[in-house]
Amino acid sequence: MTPMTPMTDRIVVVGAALLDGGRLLAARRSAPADLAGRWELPGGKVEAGERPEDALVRELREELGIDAEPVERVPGEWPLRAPYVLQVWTARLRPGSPAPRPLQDHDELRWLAPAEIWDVPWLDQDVPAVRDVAPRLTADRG
Ligand SMILES: Nc1nc2c([nH]c(=O)n2[C@H]2C[C@H](O)[C@@H](COP(=O)(O)OP(=O)(O)OP(=O)(O)O)O2)c(=O)[nH]1
Repeated sequence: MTPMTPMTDRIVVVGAALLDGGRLLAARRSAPADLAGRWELPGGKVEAGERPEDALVRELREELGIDAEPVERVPGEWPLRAPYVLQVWTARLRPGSPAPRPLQDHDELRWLAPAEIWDVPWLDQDVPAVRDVAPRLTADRG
């Protein structure tokens, strides 16, 4: 008999769709080897007892050196390698925040305009999430 995986074994990874002037920030992973060179939404694992929005702000500060503000959850959840699942929030830079820099986990960043969204090789598992984020770029442009 295969025991079912308890829901508590699910670990949420929060990803930021960081928007600025109608562009989306994409980050190229530098590690681990099987993910290196592919692009993702910056973020990371939610720690025990941590709110996902707080994890997002913490990860963006650690990885990119920015002061970011979560705006809203992009509905849905996307499976990553078990036991991880990806949840996405749109986010923006708080006034006075430094510009993002690849401090940890990434070796390159790009601000993508709507027409450039598919110019980078996203992680396969991120493609459905990025597809759902894409329409929000034009909404952010004003
Ligand atoms: N941050 C992020 N991780 C993703 C995405 N897609 C995807 O498969 N992953 C995977 C990569 C990692 O196995 C895991 C998240 O790990 P991470 O390395 O970003 O998180 P973290 O900073 O909390 O990691 P850690 O080194 O503290 O363990 O989810 C994505 O869009 N964003």
